[in-house]
Amino acid sequence: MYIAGAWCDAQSGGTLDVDNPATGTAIGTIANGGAAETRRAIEAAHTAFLSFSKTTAGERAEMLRRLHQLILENQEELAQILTREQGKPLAEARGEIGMSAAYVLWFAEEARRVYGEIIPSPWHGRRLLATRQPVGVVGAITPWNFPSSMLARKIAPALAAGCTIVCKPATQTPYSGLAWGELCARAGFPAGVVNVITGSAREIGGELTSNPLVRKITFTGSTEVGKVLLAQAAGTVKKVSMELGGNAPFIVFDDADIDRAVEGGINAKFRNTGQTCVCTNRFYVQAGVYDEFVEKLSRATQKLRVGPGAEQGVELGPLIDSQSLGKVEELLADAVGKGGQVVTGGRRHELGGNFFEPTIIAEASAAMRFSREEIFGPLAPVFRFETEEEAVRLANDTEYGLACYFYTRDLGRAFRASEALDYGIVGVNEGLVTTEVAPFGGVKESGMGREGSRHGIEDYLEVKYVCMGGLDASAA
Ligand SMILES: NC(=O)c1ccc[n+]([C@@H]2O[C@H](COP(=O)([O-])OP(=O)(O)OC[C@H]3O[C@@H](n4cnc5c(N)ncnc54)[C@H](O)[C@@H]3O)[C@@H](O)[C@H]2O)c1
Ligand SMILES: O=C[C@H](O)CS(=O)(=O)O
Repeated sequence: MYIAGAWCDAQSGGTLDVDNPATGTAIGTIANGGAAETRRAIEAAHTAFLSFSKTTAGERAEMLRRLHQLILENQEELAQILTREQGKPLAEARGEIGMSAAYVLWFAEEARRVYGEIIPSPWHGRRLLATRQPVGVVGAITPWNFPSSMLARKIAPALAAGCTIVCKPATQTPYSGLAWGELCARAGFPAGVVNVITGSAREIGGELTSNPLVRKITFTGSTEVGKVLLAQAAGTVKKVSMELGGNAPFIVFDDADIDRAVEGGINAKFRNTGQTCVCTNRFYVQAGVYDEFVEKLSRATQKLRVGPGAEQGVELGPLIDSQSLGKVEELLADAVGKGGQVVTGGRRHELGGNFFEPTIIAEASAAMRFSREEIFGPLAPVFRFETEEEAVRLANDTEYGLACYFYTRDLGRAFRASEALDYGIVGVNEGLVTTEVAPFGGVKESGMGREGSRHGIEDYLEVKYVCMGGLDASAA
């Protein structure tokens, strides 16, 4: 763990194994920390905040620029670490590290644009100011599927705003997060500004959400855990940002460019082996083009190369663990048992372990579990619909609201559907939409708050109203 500018073990000396999901073999161990180590990190972050919050925007921007440069200088090594602990293909890992660097550069620039306001006073002799100040100590908890870029989306705006932070990476993928501790130290962030804790999620999360020195919790992960953390944070009324689960619909209207929709569908479904929060969970295809789309999507799916992420040219790595593989098999069996038809794939890959064949299921129906449950794997259900109204109704019939996609060449339909679909992110004729310059986040049970864009720093700031009185001459 990285606490107060120093590397340390758990007080108990306990450790946890970290496995390579492609081989199932241990790649190392991490300290099995808990509440005591978290408390120490929070106290270090609180002490550091007293001085770091008084740095200038320019000084913070300069440290973030150095961090950006360090990430790029170490991109290959960071990508290798990521692939080894998470399993994704190296090309995707390099892309994730590049995206992490992009978030850091973006917030290096945003640091200088935290403006306040002077408000026209309703009284003589007074001046009204609205200033924006850093929230304070931030607790950040991140998932295993994007262990670097999910951290970047929190660390970068927090530091840009002048906050200090205690991070808990996922237990399955801790090394990418620990590398951030090292790089932040090299970038010149003072001891205590960035702290990285590993170990018992429940204990660490319990301390982060209840310790009064922590002013904000930012979480990326499942909706189920997000609800636990929201409830725990309520006890001390912390600010919260929640980036939670998804159930993305991908709608193909009969006027769509089908080949473009297939390309977008492959990207939106199978990136990170289907383990992204914005992955397509439900394909809805209008009846007139259903057979053509299924046939073309299946042909493109069969071309995907499955294998260990470290191998050149691999496009689909393993699932993160055997539990995830089991969930995919459960959802598949449920669908087949209710009339779903396997068009391609449908079984464990010949490589064995956590590898699964990319799978297309036709004749999917609302009775099947994956119409409501996040698949988080390389399983693509294809539903049929008749009308635009029906497609929007079906797409919105979920408690989630993170990302959705649709393909059409009708401009009126593009505006109607993008306004009617109840999601935080809408891809129109595009299956890959994430960028640091745009607001990322969901509605309903997909969370609250936005990351990236000019909005992403707002969650790390408090607006303060200052009424400056006694300014008229008579007061002199
Ligand atoms: N909206 C987004 O931006 C976004 C991005 C990535 C992943 N996700 C979601 O995350 C999920 C997959 O990631 P995951 O399996 O790591 O999610 P998860 O919720 O199981 O774990 C996320 C993080 O929370 C920690 N955690 C688990 N239980 C905890 C507890 N009781 N107290 C404190 N911390 C706890 C984990 O150790 C991990 O660090 C999917 O639902 C996916 O949709 C959302
Ligand atoms: O899994 C969720 C990530 O936010 C995916 S993305 O890389 O940001 O699109």
